[in-house]
Amino acid sequence: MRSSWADAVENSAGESLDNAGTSGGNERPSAAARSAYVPPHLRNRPPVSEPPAPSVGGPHSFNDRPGSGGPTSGSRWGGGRTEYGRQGYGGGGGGGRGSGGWRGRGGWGGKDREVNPFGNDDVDADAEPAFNEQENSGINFDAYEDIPVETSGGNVPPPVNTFAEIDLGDALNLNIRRCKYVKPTPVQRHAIPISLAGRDLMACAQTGSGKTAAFCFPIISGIMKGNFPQRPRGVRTVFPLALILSPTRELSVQIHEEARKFSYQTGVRVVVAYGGAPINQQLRELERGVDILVATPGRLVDLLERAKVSLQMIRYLALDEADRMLDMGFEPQIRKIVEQMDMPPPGERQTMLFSATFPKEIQVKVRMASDFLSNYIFLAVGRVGSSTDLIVQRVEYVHENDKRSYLMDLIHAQRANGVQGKHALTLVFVETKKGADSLEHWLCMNGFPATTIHGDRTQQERETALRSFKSGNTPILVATDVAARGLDIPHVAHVINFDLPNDIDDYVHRIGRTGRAGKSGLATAFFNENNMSLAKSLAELMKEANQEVPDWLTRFAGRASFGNKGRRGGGRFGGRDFRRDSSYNRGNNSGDYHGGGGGYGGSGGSYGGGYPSAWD
Ligand SMILES: Nc1ncnc2c1ncn2[C@@H]1O[C@H](COP(=O)(O)OP(=O)(O)OP(=O)(O)O)[C@@H](O)[C@H]1O
Repeated sequence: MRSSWADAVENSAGESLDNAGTSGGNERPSAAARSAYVPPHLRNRPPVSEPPAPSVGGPHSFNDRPGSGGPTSGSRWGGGRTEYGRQGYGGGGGGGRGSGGWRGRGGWGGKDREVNPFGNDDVDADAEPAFNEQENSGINFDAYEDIPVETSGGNVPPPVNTFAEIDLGDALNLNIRRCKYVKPTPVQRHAIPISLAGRDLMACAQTGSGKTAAFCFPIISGIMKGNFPQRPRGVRTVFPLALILSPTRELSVQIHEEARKFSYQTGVRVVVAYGGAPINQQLRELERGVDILVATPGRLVDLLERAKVSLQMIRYLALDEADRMLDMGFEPQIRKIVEQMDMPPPGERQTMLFSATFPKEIQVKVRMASDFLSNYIFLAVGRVGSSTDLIVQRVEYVHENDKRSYLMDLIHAQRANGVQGKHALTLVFVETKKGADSLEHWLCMNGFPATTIHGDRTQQERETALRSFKSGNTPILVATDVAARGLDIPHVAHVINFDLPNDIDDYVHRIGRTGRAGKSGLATAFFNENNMSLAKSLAELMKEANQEVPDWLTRFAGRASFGNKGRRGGGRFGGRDFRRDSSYNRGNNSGDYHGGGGGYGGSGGSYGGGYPSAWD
């Protein structure tokens, strides 16, 4: 049985930032003990010496809008809060204490000093706990144990049960312990041995289940141990060995932060490049050496065209949120990067595609897009595209004009349930940038501390907003889909789909901002006639996740199945590895797969929908 959301959040609300290192909060009662797990964003708090950025919203603003006002009487959630920001973008550059040194591959240079990303200069390797299943990582692994796992492809390496079984290298193992990861999550148990064996991989696992580490560990370990040809020196072009692409700037920043922790003192240097931030600073970071480049596609194309980066030496290519990266919005840029520059072809590089959703249309596209992958293994942890049942999903019928008052009710209810604590965060998704601004303004005018993140805000505003939300200073974030994927924000207790998306996979990613790493969460959606195209897939998804489906939604779903306008409609729940479908195997030489009937076809609608590549 699940704990009540309010109870769970109340627990987490009672925690302070300072003791968060010993308490996970927001867990299901079945978790045996309280947590020793520290969420990454708390582990990696900036050193106190870090200079505060210039105040954007003025010292007493409780959101990050200059002069956005808010009630003169102040916030309903108590006193004015001050946002702070950090100046500067990008890389894991200088300062801090010395690193293990670089062994001539172009990473940490002699004069560079590696910042301790754990924010604790006294990390004592010997004092770190050994891998030990008795340790409580704070992640409720029981929540994942009964998830079915499917692998397909030839000679699939067997999964492991512990990190100790895998030879990742001492320095990386130490960082895994510093992260308090006691044992691998299911996707890590399966994906890491596959990647370490050098195989290409298409991996699908539910939101919040640890996919970032699943692709980072093998890359870092491979670079630590690999013998790579000497990279050219003295030229202004850099030659990374690994490329990790992600669809949004904020996600690239997050992956970079994670990868820096995992690679601390391994000699492997990670740099991030993303749009909206000054390119010169990113260039300086690159020139100091780069082994793993984390990037958004647009900025990377820019760097490639300026010949600042060459992909000639790439040995590892990871696409996070791979279905998004391969959909219409990003396809031209991804094709350019992967197929039209100097990147080695499949087989000479190792390619990993990860996401929580993999519509068959995208799987097919990978094949048609001239072999991104070579002899790959398909791994599905849980049903492809399913949501985790750690999230309690509710759907309310709400007319367009009533949405604001319903939202107000929900937020009031959170207060009444004692969920107004600093760390109980609410993420509200809306469809448009204008809608986001207007709702944020309205919330602020009504005394609720809100901020917003969307594509019309400057990058600095976006980062400030996100930081303010994460810290709990502004506990309501109104967002467009730019915040839907990948972001790992501790203490998001409630995701509200004020406007539902048109695509069920977008819904899965949005609600996946809560209920992460074994913790429970709540997601509420406002549904009305405008969302008819989603009725069927939403009802199916909720049913599959053992959620209560309201009768009215079932009725809508029944009606919607005649003439469903959904993008993938009924095809979605049929597919796993598309190579099993007969339509692929007809006229195809894949010896490993034998069509099981059914065939590919499903909804017939094309996937895509013009996601703005301006995201990056
Ligand atoms: N082995 C582990 N033990 C404990 N915590 C872990 C482990 N692996 C990952 N985590 C934590 O789980 C959380 C979710 O991980 P991550 O962000 O990689 O999820 P994800 O699967 O990529 O989610 P999404 O689909 O939303 O991108 C992070 O806070 C991460 O630090």
